[in-house]
Amino acid sequence: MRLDAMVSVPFLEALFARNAPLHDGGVILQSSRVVAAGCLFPLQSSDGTYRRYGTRHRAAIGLSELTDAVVLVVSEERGSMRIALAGQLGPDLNGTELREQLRTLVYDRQVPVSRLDRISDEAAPVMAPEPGSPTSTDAQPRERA
Ligand SMILES: Nc1ncnc2c1ncn2[C@@H]1O[C@H](COP(=O)(O)OP(=O)(O)OP(=O)(O)O)[C@@H](O)[C@H]1O
Repeated sequence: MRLDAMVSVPFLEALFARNAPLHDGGVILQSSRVVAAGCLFPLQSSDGTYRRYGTRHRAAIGLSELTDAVVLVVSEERGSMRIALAGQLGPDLNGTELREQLRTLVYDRQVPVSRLDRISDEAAPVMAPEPGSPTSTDAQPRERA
């Protein structure tokens, strides 16, 4: 579902609260705005490398394969925080490491737009909101997650 809200800890906690309507799926951030939630991302292509991971992690890897998004995946079971980038899943990070990596990857990086342009047609059907949703006509699957 398309949103436009300032990102904050309470807002993210509310989105992912158990039984919240947008609890399932991923959130897309663009700069300091939450631009979409409840997004279904394409699963990682099944070459066997990440077979032992569940669908949350494989969706994070899949999205990072297809776009230049910096994908943060937090395990509900273990609480671990990892970054998926360019089809690779990184190691568990503590809070300090995560902040440092996000700063480097998101703020210091020049984003090559060519990958976004190439993938927009493939990603759109997977990430589009429900038909009939008031926001279904302006879904933008290209944002950084
Ligand atoms: N294609 C997808 N895109 C975005 N999110 C997804 C997708 N598939 C599953 N999820 C999310 O992952 C949740 C299921 O996680 P699952 O336990 O299968 O994965 P996991 O990688 O083992 O994660 P965890 O360590 O949190 O258990 C779903 O409830 C949903 O929120």
